[in-house]
Amino acid sequence: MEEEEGAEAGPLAVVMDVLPPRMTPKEEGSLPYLRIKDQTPTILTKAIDALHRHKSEFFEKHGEVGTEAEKKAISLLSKLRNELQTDKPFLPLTDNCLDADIWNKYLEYHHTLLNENNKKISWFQSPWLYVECYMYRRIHEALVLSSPISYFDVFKESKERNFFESQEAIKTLCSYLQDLKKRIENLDEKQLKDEFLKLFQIVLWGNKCDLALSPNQSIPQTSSPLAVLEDLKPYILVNNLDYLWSLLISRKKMRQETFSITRVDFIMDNAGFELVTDLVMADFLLASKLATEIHFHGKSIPWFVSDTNKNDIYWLIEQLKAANTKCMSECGINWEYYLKHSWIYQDHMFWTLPHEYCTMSQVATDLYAELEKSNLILFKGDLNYRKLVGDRKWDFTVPFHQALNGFHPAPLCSIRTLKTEVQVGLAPGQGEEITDTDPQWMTTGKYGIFQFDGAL
Ligand SMILES: O=P(O)(O)OC[C@H]1O[C@](O)(CO)[C@@H](O)[C@@H]1O
Ligand SMILES: [Mn+2]
Repeated sequence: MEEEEGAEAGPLAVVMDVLPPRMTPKEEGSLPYLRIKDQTPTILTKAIDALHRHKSEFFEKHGEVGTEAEKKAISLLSKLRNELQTDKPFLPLTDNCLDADIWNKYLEYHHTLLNENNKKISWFQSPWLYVECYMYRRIHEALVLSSPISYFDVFKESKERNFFESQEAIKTLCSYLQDLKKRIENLDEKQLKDEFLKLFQIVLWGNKCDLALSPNQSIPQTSSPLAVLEDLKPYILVNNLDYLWSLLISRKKMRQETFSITRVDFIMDNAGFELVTDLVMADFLLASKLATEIHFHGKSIPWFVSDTNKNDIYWLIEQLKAANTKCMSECGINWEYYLKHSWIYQDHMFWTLPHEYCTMSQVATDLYAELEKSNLILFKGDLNYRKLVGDRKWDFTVPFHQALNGFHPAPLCSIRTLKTEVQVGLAPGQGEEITDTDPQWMTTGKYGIFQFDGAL
């Protein structure tokens, strides 16, 4: 067990004095160790390749200065890869971005936690969550320091490839949504609930599509995403969708008398196919009047290879509008309109800090206050789950509410396929039973959860 760090958690330390240790790549052969050793250098190499491939574009746009900037970004990224592979100490950030100070204070704070046996803050010695986040922030720094090509998103092409490779599945989804919206007014409550459950499962399995887990291969959705839902049901380990339904349907019924709005927030994850599933869900929630207000929270910098930022959304919408299939172009036109008039997109810097979410109320008071206005917050994906539960070695049966460690801005639900060895809220024996039949169950994205916390 690890002492809670008062400086980071502040008053939370009073709430809970001991927490399980954080995941770390220290131990050779462990999952964090292997991911940092094998996967992250590949991600950096691919980022360098992307810059190489755009060499002539930089020259055409900016002349010699563009070529020099490309060289500089490549040399900074190569240096970063070397620091990682030789387990060098973390360096403070040197760009002037608004969050640089917070990152540097976080580094100082980790220094204060060091003891005799734990000598440096470095790639293989520090908490895994911190190490991974730090790498993506350093990639961003390399670009920021390489003006005038600072705008360049080294992961853009792989995100776009995922979209193109998932065309068939996207077409099926768009067509399903358009048809559903035509008949939605005539559905009875049971039929509406069936559609709600179906679309949420599509949203869940869409999270298999991240690119950070397998940087060498994109995982497109080729088969029909609707046809496979029944077969995938046994792989949902925690299914609290009924709570979500009860919460939204009761608010809808009482809205006339009591509630004026029902606000749903999406803490988004990956672009490409997963993003389409989020937009389909948001469209459905409004069309069915289960929600009246949608907020999307994206990333403000390129993050964990496939995470969604503002450009990714607008790029996707342009692609859909230009598609020669009517259902896709209709979705593109509608979503563009909603984003101008009713859907709200926000990208707070907190989402790209290394902090676990139990510190949000202190580190990003404004964001916490914003989330408190929500009626339901959907946290998409594996990384969000890790941040929700602090990326700690919890026992499988610890209640989700407890692992959130004081983070309760509003009712929330994690929608995540399992890619790392962190899981709470299972029934006694459930985790051990799956380990017997499928030892890799926590890391392949084959299993998923809808895990809810909040009062109904
Ligand atoms: O896109 P997701 O579902 O958050 O998954 C990203 C996952 O990829 C990894 O970077 C792979 O190690 C995990 O750290 C992270 O949890
Ligand atoms: Mn992601």
